[in-house]
Amino acid sequence: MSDETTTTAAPKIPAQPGPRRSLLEIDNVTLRFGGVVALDGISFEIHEGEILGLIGPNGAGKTTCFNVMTGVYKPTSGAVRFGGEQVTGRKPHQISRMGISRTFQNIRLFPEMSALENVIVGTDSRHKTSVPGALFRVPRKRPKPEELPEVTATSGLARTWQQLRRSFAGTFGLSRHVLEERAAEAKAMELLRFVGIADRANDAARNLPYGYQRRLEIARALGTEPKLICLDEPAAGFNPAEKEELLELIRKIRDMGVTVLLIEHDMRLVMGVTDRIVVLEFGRKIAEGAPAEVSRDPRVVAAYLGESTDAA
Ligand SMILES: Nc1ncnc2c1ncn2[C@@H]1O[C@H](COP(=O)(O)OP(=O)(O)OP(=O)(O)O)[C@@H](O)[C@H]1O
Repeated sequence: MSDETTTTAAPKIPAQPGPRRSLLEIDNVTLRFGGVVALDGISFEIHEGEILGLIGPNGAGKTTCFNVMTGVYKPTSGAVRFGGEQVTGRKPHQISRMGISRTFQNIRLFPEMSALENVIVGTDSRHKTSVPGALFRVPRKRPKPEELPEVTATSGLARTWQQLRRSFAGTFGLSRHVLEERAAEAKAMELLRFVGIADRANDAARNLPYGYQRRLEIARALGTEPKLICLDEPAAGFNPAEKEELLELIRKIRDMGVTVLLIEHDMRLVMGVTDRIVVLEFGRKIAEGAPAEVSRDPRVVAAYLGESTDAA
């Protein structure tokens, strides 16, 4: 990795050690799609500050679980609570504001927008300026020196124009909307640095290498300042070196105080990074515990070898 792509240190306060509180509770959740029971009475908790793995064979119900937690699907029965509050019945954007964000198994970026803009879109939901406020650019506030428009042109009309803009802003102030835009841009840039792709900030998302697009999805999900981030197969299509870097990034995300729920098929990665693991099979939870414990569980071994669990 080049210097520019090296990920930066966690921008927030490290997670505090101490007793683990429940952040999210999936309480006896069942979800039927017609005759298909995608989730069948699932219950588990995600503790604040942990990295929890959600694993299971294809079709086990992992992504459906994410979809229930993020409001894409309403469970047929059961409840999801986040920080003690009901999630069930809320819309995805409301759940995002509560502090849950996610990435997708199939990358979902705005392909024509730059990497930076893709992250800014995520941070936008936090803007406080009203639409009229943004249109008329009021109220105005005197900016700090670092918030003033930069003079980057070295000569000519462009430089004169930039100098005028800077001195106008210094005299009359900047609208709250502009200040928010600048703050969002700075924050987005910091997140791109954090995930290690700041060197391609201005490239259209569709032109980024695959691994960069996956990291960009993570940066965008972090832009909403989540308490919980759900990563749906973030290492899909990665080579071993990229997987190793991703592992490091996931730990850094946890270290900055964000709880992580990870769906991943690569067992080495899951075992290497998670604190606990929940295993699903055919929509049911078949095991839960520390990685070493789960990997020895005969039902888990059977599920992964494709044998009948009854025979285990
Ligand atoms: N919208 C839907 N309509 C009907 N059935 C669905 C729908 N979404 C999921 N399912 C079914 O629910 C079950 C669980 O699917 P899900 O995608 O959650 O599994 P998964 O564990 O994430 O699998 P994979 O590892 O292959 O992504 C599967 O049988 C799937 O076909």
